[in-house]
This record gives sequence, structure tokens and C-alpha cells, in this order.
Amino acid sequence: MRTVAVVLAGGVGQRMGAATPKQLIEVGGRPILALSIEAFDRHPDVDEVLVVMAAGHLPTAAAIAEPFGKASRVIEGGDTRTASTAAALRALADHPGDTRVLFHDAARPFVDRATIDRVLAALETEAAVAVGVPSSDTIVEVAGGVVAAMPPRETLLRFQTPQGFRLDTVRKAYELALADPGLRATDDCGIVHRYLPDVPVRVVAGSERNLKVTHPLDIVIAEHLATENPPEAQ
Ligand SMILES: Nc1ccn([C@@H]2O[C@H](COP(=O)(O)OP(=O)(O)OP(=O)(O)O)[C@@H](O)[C@H]2O)c(=O)n1
Ligand SMILES: C[C@](O)(CO)[C@H](O)COP(=O)(O)O
Repeated sequence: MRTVAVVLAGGVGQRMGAATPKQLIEVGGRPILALSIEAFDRHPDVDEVLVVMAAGHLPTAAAIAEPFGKASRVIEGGDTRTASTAAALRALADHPGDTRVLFHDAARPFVDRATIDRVLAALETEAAVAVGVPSSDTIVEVAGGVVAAMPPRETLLRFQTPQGFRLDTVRKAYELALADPGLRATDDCGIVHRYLPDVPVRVVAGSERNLKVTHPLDIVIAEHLATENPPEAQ
């Protein structure tokens, strides 16, 4: 059974507000995208890494991916993260349904080997696997500026990536999702949960280091993680 890691780098980094997409910003002297590709390229159970890049930046992404033996292809993403995942699924159309596929945010350059191991181990028996960490903040639902609901914090997790699937499962979920004019999603497990409600989404532990570089302050933290405690030391 083959394992493909899809590194989603199709965003433009609006919240970061930099001149280039945030995945091209260097931390510890290397582009964030290179660190994310490397995490999967070096994993012994990953066979192939597919990079999905923002339009207009494919040659740069191809140059970054080139040294990694498993990063065979760089394709163009879509206008949303969901559209970029859909583009990856189209690019994997010739892969058998029992392929294991891991979708990872390029913006999470510090994913560690143990997290990938946990996702792959769960995929031995499950068709959809998420990575989550507890919230240290109280999370509330707000409507019209006032609190509408306060779910008990111990029932809540913050999702990270990679999110892992059997290819046939995520394919089916996306087929249904893309036919829904009301489609709104922020991750791939959400799409499986909504469109294939009978498929359990197993949750495994993530890591606080696996931050998603989103806002300018995250670059300061990422620079620290990359230089003081680099991924290869994990
Ligand atoms: N059209 C998109 C949008 C996002 N992503 C990827 O999905 C991951 C998580 O998205 P996010 O952190 O929101 O990145 P951006 O969309 O670039 O950021 P912003 O929302 O601030 O514009 C990132 O690695 C991003 O490159 C993608 O592949 N295609
Ligand atoms: C997939 C994700 O990283 C899980 O936390 C998150 O939903 C991505 O959201 P974004 O708005 O595309 O950064």
C-alpha cells in the first residue's frame, strides 16, 4: 500500500501580509515550504510527496522541491484550501483506492516524525484520521456579539495537520462536497465528517510545536523553533 503526502501550499498568506506567500518566507535560513516537504520526504513510510502551490509561484516551488527525492510533482492549487485539496485528488486520479494520503499545511513546518507515525498507525484500521491538541483558552460560540454557547473545554481540541485518509474515502467525500453549492470547510476531516457521517474520524495527538504560521508574530516563533530547536533535533 502506497503512502502519498500532499503538501498544501496554494495559499497567498493574506493574514501574514508579506510580499510573497508565507510558505516562501525563510526561517532558520530555509523556506518554510522546504521544511514541510522535508518532514515527509525523510519519513520512511512516505513514498511520494505532491506539492500544491499558489498560481504564479510554481517555478519557485519546483526549485525548492527539487532536492527532495520523493517530491515528484508540483501542481497548481485553487482559490481555497478545499479547491487545492480537490486539485491534489485530481492529480492522484490514477492511484488505487487503498492508497494512504496525508494532507498537510505547508504552513506547518515543524510537524514531527512522531505525529506522522501516529496518523499512519491509526490509518491501519481507520479511513480518516485527524491530529488534535487541547486548547488552553476557553472557546465560545458567539452570535451577534454575545455568547451563544460555551462547550466544555475538555470536549474541544484544536485540529492540526497532517490529516490522513484512505484515498477512496476522501475521494468520495470530495465528490459529494463539490456537488454541494453550500460547501464551506476549513479542513479535510470536516469534509469527511459532513459528507460521509458514517465514517468515524479518529483523532490522534498532535504537538504544540506543530504551529500553523499564520500571523507575523508566528514568524518570530518559527525562527526560534528553526534555529534553537530545529526539526532534525526532534
Ligand atoms: N487556496 C489555498 C489556500 C490555502 N492553502 C494552504 O493551506 C494551508 C493552510 O492555509 P492558511 O494558513 O489559511 O494559508 P493562506 O491561505 O496562505 O493564509 P491566509 O488565509 O491568511 O491567506 C497553507 O499551507 C496554505 O498554503 C492552499 O493550499 N490553497
Ligand atoms: C487544516 C487546519 O490547519 C486545521 O487547523 C486549518 O483549518 C486550516 O485553516 P486555514 O484558515 O486554511 O489556515
